[in-house]
Amino acid sequence: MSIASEKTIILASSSPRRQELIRSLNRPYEIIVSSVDETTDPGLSPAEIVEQLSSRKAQAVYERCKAESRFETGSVIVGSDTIVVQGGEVLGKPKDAEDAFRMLRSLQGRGHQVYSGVAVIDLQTGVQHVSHRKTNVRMKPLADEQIRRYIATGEPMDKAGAYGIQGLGATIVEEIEGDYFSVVGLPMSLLSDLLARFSIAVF
Ligand SMILES: Cc1cn([C@H]2C[C@H](O)[C@@H](COP(=O)(O)OP(=O)(O)OP(=O)(O)O)O2)c(=O)[nH]c1=O
Repeated sequence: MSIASEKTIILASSSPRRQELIRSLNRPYEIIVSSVDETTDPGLSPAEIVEQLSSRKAQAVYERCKAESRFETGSVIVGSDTIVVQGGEVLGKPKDAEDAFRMLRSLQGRGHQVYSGVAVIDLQTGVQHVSHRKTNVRMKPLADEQIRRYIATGEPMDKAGAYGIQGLGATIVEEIEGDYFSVVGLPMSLLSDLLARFSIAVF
């Protein structure tokens, strides 16, 4: 149930990492998940992909709230999307263990970019602000056997690029330039900037 008058943040995400990060803001929030088609037009840049998908996720929940006649003043919906980009190839979540192996093999021993988008929609007016962050990450060189052992932990399977920097993946990341939380899946400093545009101060 909503705690409407307190400017609820409605997180449009099933991601446990995003849910945990929203919780860390210590303000009223709720989770509403809507499934959306995550295919995008070929030819879009990585920044356009994550902004479009973040917006699509937030928009789907916005439509659902409207259908339920929810228009609480000041409440906002937050959608986010994360992809990994390696040499022009976009890596989403691996389809299976072999896909995870292929991804980690291409990521090991070199640098890649992580793009995370954030879209914030005002529940009452439908006004939306969307943006993204790009973070550079360098992964250690890994032997095939190490990659297989990492995949066997199960950690890579629900994560873009088949690793989680916040988990055991921390041990295979050598260097990061940019927002750590953007790699985890929700760029918190960007989110606070977008919330500020809706007059929501996080502290
Ligand atoms: C690179 C990286 C990604 N990820 C995760 C964040 C996202 O949950 C996931 C990327 O997939 P997304 O499609 O962005 O998100 P999702 O399907 O998990 O959740 P939802 O669409 O409902 O919001 O990868 C990590 O947890 N750690 C990492 O280091």
